[in-house]
Amino acid sequence: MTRPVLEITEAVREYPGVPPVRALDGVDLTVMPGEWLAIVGPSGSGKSTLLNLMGALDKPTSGSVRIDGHEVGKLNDEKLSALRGRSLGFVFQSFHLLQSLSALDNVGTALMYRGIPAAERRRRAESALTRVGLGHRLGHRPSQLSGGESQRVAIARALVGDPALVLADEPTGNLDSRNGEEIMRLFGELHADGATLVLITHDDEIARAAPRRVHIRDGRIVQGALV
Ligand SMILES: Nc1ncnc2c1ncn2[C@@H]1O[C@H](COP(=O)(O)OP(=O)(O)OP(=O)(O)O)[C@@H](O)[C@H]1O
Repeated sequence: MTRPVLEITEAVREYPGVPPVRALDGVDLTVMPGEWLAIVGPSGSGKSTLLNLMGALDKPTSGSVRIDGHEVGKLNDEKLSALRGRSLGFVFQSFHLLQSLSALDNVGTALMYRGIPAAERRRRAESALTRVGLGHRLGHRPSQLSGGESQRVAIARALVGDPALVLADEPTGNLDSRNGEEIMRLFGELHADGATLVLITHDDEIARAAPRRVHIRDGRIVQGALV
């Protein structure tokens, strides 16, 4: 039987305070290999909190989060960071590229922790950049790239290690609508190629590109809601 890439069961995340804030209030969510899911919700609904759990950046107060078969609550910091490096790819609104490095090196450095030799890192980085349509921009630094191209580099960096799951947090938030549409088209192509994607957005229009959508409201997932 195929194993879920992500399995969240009755996850609660409470932030301490007086009174405490229950940012996630019993979330159940399963993502299977090859799925493309959009998580949509307004400001304050719990998206960032959920992203932090899905990205093994935080643990639930109660309930369980399994990523690629690993129970996050049972792992120490070192194992969590290994899990992130091996199983997850991240795409952020603001690209998070290293300004001093070329596109090729920005992508290749994502493989450094695995002990892959430099020549092989370059080969895989070139292949990932070609996959996102940037085979002609390998030597460009982020300052020499457009916003849409920068986000493509970030997507290549997320893909280069062949992760089980790619998490994209408002990936079109810093782009004009034309570049935003192109990035969504690219996600569609990656999905068609078999990538497993979770997109987090406050924008219903953007979410419509994904074949499966769930709404989050007040820390609860509403499965299959119309968006
Ligand atoms: N560190 C924290 N301490 C206390 N409360 C927090 C903390 N982080 C988030 N919250 C609260 O948890 C709830 C969910 O916040 P979260 O940031 O997950 O929402 P969001 O949907 O990502 O919002 P946005 O789209 O504005 O980023 C909010 O009520 C927020 O005020």
